[in-house]
Amino acid sequence: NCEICDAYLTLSWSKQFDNLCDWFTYLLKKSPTNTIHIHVLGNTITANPDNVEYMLKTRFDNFPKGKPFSTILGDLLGRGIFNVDGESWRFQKKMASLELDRSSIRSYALEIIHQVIEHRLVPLLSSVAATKDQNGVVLDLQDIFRRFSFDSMCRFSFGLDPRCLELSLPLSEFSVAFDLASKLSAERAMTVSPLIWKIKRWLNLGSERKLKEAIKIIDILALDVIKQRRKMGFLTHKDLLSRFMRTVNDDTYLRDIVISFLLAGRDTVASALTSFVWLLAKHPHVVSAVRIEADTIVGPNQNLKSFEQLRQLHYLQAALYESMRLYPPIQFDSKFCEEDDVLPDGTFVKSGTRVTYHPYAMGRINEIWGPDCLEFKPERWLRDGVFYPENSFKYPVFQAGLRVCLGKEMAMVELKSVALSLVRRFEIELVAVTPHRHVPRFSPGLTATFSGGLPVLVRERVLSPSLHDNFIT
Ligand code: HEM
Repeated sequence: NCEICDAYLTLSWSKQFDNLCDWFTYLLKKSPTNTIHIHVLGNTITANPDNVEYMLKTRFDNFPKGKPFSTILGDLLGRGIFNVDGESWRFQKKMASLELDRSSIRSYALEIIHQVIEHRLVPLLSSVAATKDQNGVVLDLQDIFRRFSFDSMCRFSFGLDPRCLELSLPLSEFSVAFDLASKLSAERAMTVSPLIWKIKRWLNLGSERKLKEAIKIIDILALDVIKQRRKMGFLTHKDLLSRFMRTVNDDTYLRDIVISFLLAGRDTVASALTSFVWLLAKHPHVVSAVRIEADTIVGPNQNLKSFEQLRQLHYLQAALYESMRLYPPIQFDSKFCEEDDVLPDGTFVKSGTRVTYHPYAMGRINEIWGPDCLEFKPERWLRDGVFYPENSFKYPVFQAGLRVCLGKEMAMVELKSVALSLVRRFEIELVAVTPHRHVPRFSPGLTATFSGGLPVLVRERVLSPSLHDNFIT
């Protein structure tokens, strides 16, 4: 007798809304507590910051990721940090936090990001840019950003270079297998009942057979890199794998840990860049403000000189946070309730059921962000020109509390560096379907992906030669 469940099962919501997350947002906004229950899914969905804090901090142990989630991603991620709870999570979190806090890994990450931007991304965009005499080539920037983040994350985590941004080369076997394995694992979550994919896995049929084959390729390659690294010595290598090898001896466990990082840092960064470029194309005054700030901090036609300069780009940071407020790369995230509980807004949650917090809806709620919440306004993050972070339970884009994203700082360095290079060197124009749409249409998956990609035309801006030199000295 529930109207919402009926609309969910008959798909009648899709007559009015492009995306499931837009329909959930509508329902969450209408609910007096900003919490709803989808009975047929056994899922309580909330956009209430007090509930989010309760789940992610106050009663953290009562809201683990849970078995249903870890089974879905288990074949790909194994015992990696992204997929485990309890002691195994605590151990990996401690080890990874120690490593990621070191200044040596920060400069290694920065070095990789700038190499990939300077030697791959910018030359690629320049090669297809429109000129006075030629129209240029339409490029799917979403695809380019996915290639960019895969190249960067593989080098950062494994010390491997898959060279996905070199369009003239065929995609490496590893990147094809990784793409397929992530896609097929995410599709497991979309089957009506987990029994369906479990039976297909047991019989080794269809998508489950393909998933098994893709994971086998990933395993062979990952274990081969680990073996080589052990033989040649890992102490001088700076990538995450080599660093974790100093603490962990079990090769399969090492493989799992590093694959989690690859999954966590790849599509999220690509997604954030895609929606940022889409929003910038619709808000040229923000592009001008980013350029003015860069000219003031870095100097007109000057290269970025230090990590410190990147930190001083407050407006750019605000614009990126604002973009992810409206288009979070992870639109919703679920936990499973261990023991019966009551959320701060009075919602009862039964043991064994799912609770989902919804950053996409939270970004669109008046009570959280004010009546202008649907507008793209970087200024809302600035006080006297200085970036001012909001309460993370109100903005759980990187999650919040004990399980907050471990790569947040690296992600911001990546996003700022790519955005700055693109905005200062190119004019980007949306083409095909995208210019006329007010909201993007998303494909189902673990991270927000524009269905149909982000087709654009790029044009080089006229700059003095110095900006074409290496970005960081
Ligand atoms: C814009 C980019 C990014 C966003 C929005 C983002 C967001 C998130 C979110 C929401 C989670 C929680 C997921 C969950 O528990 O279900 C998470 C976890 C995580 N992220 Fe990120 N992430 C980003 C980039 C990165 C990067 C670049 C890395 C790697 C360097 C990374 C590494 C991780 C790891 C290891 C976890 C698991 C933490 C744990 O379970 O304790 N992320 N991230």
